[in-house]
Amino acid sequence: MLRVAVPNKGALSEAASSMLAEAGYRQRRDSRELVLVDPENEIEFFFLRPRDIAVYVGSGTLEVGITGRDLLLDAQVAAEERLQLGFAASTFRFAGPAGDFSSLEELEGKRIATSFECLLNDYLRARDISATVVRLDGAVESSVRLGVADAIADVVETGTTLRAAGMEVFGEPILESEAVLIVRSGVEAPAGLEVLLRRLQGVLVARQYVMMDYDIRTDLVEAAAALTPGLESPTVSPLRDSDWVAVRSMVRRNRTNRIMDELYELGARAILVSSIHACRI
Ligand SMILES: Nc1ncnc2c1ncn2[C@@H]1O[C@H](COP(=O)(O)OP(=O)(O)OP(=O)(O)O)[C@@H](O)[C@H]1O
Ligand SMILES: O=P(O)(O)OC[C@H]1O[C@H](OP(=O)(O)OP(=O)(O)O)[C@H](O)[C@@H]1O
Ligand SMILES: [Mg+2]
Repeated sequence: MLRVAVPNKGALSEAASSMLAEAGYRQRRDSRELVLVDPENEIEFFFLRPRDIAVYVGSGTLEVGITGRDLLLDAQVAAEERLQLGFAASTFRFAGPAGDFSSLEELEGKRIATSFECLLNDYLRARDISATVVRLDGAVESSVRLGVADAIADVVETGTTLRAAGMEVFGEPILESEAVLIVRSGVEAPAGLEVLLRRLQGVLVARQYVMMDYDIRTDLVEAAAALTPGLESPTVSPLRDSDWVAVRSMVRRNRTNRIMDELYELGARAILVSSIHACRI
């Protein structure tokens, strides 16, 4: 059985479980369940703290895990990214009280609070900045007001938490993060990993693409195919009226409306868009 670590709570948990469910795996019904066996798919899920997942995978106790890139790098273990999962996107950044800091260099000799101590130390060392890193578990935004730090390095998504604390970001982003599938470094791929990867890639494609169908005059099919090249090549089928053909192609979901506009301008008609429920690419 392939043993997979899944976040049990927090920002990654729900999205990770729904992605696995979409990939056809059993998922827990009760958030207090710690282990879930899916015998039909020969896989076992262990629900663990997001921060601990890289530790289990790095030590080889569990073969695969879902966690954040920032948490993986902070754990400094022998585990590596195998697939980007496209959710829980965030940026790890410096922030300070509005107006206090404008560049990284101003952090010299200062106290910086963070939950990502190793990640931050690596970054400061590489840039030759010596500062005191204050390790906190969470709610890092409150640390400056409460007097334990001068600035912070923390996860920013919408910036709402920072604004509420009267802080603003400064300096270059330290790291762009998102949820990733991780495996142990330097070992042979465990049995069953390829199937899990293909299924998750199927979910990613089904989420990122739509299926587009349209009719176009035969003499315009090359120009239309250039707008909708698909993954390999669009399907072109004859219509009863031999002056026209039907075209079917996968299109990036976020480009759907722009492409429909361009196709219509070109002369395409009966342009239909449908969702992809599941796929193997
Ligand atoms: N607001 C957010 N938006 C997007 N991703 C986030 C957000 N907050 C955290 N993350 C990401 O989720 C992961 C951390 O998850 P989470 O915050 O649930 O863990 P934690 O901080 O260890 O636990 P907790 O917050 O429950 O103490 C990191 O990869 C982080 O980048
Ligand atoms: O930019 P925003 O959209 O406001 O999101 C960022 C906030 O979300 C996370 O906090 P979390 O809820 O995980 O609490 P924690 O600080 O206790 O970990 C993160 O640590 C920030 O505080
Ligand atoms: Mg958190």
